[in-house]
Amino acid sequence: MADLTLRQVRKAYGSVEILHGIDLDIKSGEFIVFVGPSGCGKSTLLRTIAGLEDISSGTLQIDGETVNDVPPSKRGIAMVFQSYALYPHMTVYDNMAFGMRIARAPKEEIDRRVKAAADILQLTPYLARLPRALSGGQRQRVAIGRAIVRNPKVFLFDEPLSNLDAALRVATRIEIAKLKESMPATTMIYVTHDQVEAMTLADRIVVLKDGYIEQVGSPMELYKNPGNLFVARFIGSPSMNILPATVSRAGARTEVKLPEGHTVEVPVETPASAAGAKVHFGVRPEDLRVAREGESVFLEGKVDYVEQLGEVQLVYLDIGRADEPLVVKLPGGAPVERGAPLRLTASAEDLHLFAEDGSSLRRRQLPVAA
Ligand SMILES: Nc1ncnc2c1ncn2[C@@H]1O[C@H](COP(=O)(O)OP(=O)(O)OP(=O)(O)O)[C@@H](O)[C@H]1O
Repeated sequence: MADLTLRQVRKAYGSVEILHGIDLDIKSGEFIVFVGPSGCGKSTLLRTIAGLEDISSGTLQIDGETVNDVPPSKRGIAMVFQSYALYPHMTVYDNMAFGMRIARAPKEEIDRRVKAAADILQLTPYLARLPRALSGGQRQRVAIGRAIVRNPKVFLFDEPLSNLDAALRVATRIEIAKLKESMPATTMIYVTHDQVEAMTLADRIVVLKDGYIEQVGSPMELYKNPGNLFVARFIGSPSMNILPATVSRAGARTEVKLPEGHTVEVPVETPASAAGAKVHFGVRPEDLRVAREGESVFLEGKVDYVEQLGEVQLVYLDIGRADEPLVVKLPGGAPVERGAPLRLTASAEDLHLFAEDGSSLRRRQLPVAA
């Protein structure tokens, strides 16, 4: 059981500040995922929580106690790295027992905990093996087992699956989800580049950019109601289509004019003063569909390229913008021909509007329940 509180946490290396005043409250037992582009400070933030990096200013509290100056081994935290970091000359059992032996725990207690962790992670048949006789996925499970044995209050994962191949990633991701279920009181913080890991594992996702938090919310909150253009583009794959637009009618429902001349009504309230304002219009590839006869169309173009993925196909539509095509995700069986015209529509509640500065207009008006 551990709550974590970060207040104005800053981290600088020399004169270069990497984290710029992070405020975050993590509740006991939560599964938190940090995501963001390469170099945004995810690992630095995790290592700061672990105590592997000093905090330049601000406070980090674990269960109400300020731990800025508490060494890593005394924080009740265990960390699992991408590289596994197993001792090659020790068996799986000894690797898992190592930390407790150093802490001079009683032999029976060590044995009980190692066997319990091996059981949870299905490692019992491998306890006498050396790491080199294990697959990558099994090695990562040993690294996780070594952390479980220490019975941490907080579990930190730094891209633990990134060295695994695609199939093993899926299997180990499910192991981690089950591990969380079997340890409901343990707080977990997980860093990843992978959208699917973030969406499937997180209770809440923290989106970071350039050392700032852009948004914190449940996976569906961030997907349905991104707070700004950055989060809208970052969450979801392929990314949300964003088009420049102008407000043609403000009011309880806002009508915007798209670059190709169509107008579309978005269920977002704007003040009368918004008329004529430049905005960004957003729609996700999976929310677009081919318009039936008589349905209102707001985007149309020529099919430039199709990626057939089997279950779905990604259609790249030339809508007359030199820079970016419009991306549409259609069912794999839909008849789509290169060069053919496509007329598209979407449900009004799936449309997004952002102010010129990138902040969401929808979010303020239509909060979505978690
Ligand atoms: N020891 C260090 N000294 C100086 N700069 C550092 C140090 N460690 C990290 N940085 C810088 O801090 C920034 C954030 O790095 P960090 O590893 O936290 O990013 P990240 O979001 O985890 O990136 P990635 O997804 O690529 O792992 C980067 O610009 C990096 O170069």
